[in-house]
Amino acid sequence: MSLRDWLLTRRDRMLGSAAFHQSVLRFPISRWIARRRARELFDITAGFVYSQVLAACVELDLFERLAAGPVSSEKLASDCAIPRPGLERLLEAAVELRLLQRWGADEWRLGDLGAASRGSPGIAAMVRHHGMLYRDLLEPLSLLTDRSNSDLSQYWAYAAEPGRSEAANAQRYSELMAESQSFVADDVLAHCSLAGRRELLDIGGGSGVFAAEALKRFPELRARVFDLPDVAVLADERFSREGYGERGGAIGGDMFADTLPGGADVISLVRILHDHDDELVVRLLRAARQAISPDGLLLIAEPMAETPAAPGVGAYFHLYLWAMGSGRPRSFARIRQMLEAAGFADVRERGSFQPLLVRVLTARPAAR
Ligand SMILES: C[S@@+](CC[C@H](N)C(=O)[O-])C[C@H]1O[C@@H](n2cnc3c(N)ncnc32)[C@H](O)[C@@H]1O
Repeated sequence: MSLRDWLLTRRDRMLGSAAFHQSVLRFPISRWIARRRARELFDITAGFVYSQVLAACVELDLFERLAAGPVSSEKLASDCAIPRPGLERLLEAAVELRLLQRWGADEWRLGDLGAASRGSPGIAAMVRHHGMLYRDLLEPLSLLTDRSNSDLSQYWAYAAEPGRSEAANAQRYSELMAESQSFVADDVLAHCSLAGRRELLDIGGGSGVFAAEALKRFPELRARVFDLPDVAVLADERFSREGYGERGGAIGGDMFADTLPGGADVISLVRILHDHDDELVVRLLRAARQAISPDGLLLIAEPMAETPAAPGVGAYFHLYLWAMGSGRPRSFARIRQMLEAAGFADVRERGSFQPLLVRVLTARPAAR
């Protein structure tokens, strides 16, 4: 047994003892540590209740109803069509979570987190679609044993069956992704300039929000989105609608089965790798290596496992992607390994404003 192993075993024994807990509460410093640990454990234990408080607030549109200022219990109960005692119980819980704030004797207003959620497009849509994950997680052991019938795998059709494209399904998930993409695009492009680049190929670029933002910021750039046929149509529509018909275009295809178009000197994979299992990811990275020009830059942006600035994000994506039917969150080190195996070098982390949402890394084709 190594020294570290021995120490950790001693620690685990101590922390697992009720007598030890009682004794540490008697001393100020150890009391502080014990309280903090108890708090963290409580948050994990109670997290599903917090989520449902938020889900109820979103379903009742409470943050919008309170956006203009305080509102009374009576008016909220009548507007939300929920009897006042039940509604007030929700409002009290939302105050504890800083989603709302009490105002005077009988009024409520936004709390700082409720107010912030209005400034983050995508949160409400994310919370709404979490109903599916919530149902899938109702019996976690069943889900871990068999995920073939999960609600999330129906929602993300391509996860259960790589390459599957179906119009209504594609439209639904593309709208969800587009809601948060403007934040992601801003973060990615602030940390990785495309100045001086000729052509962007955004693989799995969805309805084109990221590519359109790149076209807006870099007037010399041309961009193509490569996505499943039913999604590529949406990107083409966006380029025409936003006046980028000349510089932007979309190609429908299957990134795992079709040859990727060549010629781009930037290839981006934004929130793509984590959706897929290792074998497909390596195949995709090799295809990107074939397609990219020798002076090209590969840009990868997605939330990652083992992100110290965002503890817990990895846990969320591990379960989310398991329920979805494919993929996993990967650490920066793991992605680097896969990139190097696929023929890329000079893998660098570029930083990001919100590592919770996305981390940005780049790589260049290795000399052959
Ligand atoms: C999680 S979404 C990310 C969309 C966009 N990059 C973003 O960050 O908002 C994954 C995208 O990959 C696309 N995709 C999945 N499988 C694909 C395949 N086999 N070929 C091409 N695109 C695919 C999906 O249609 C979807 O638009």
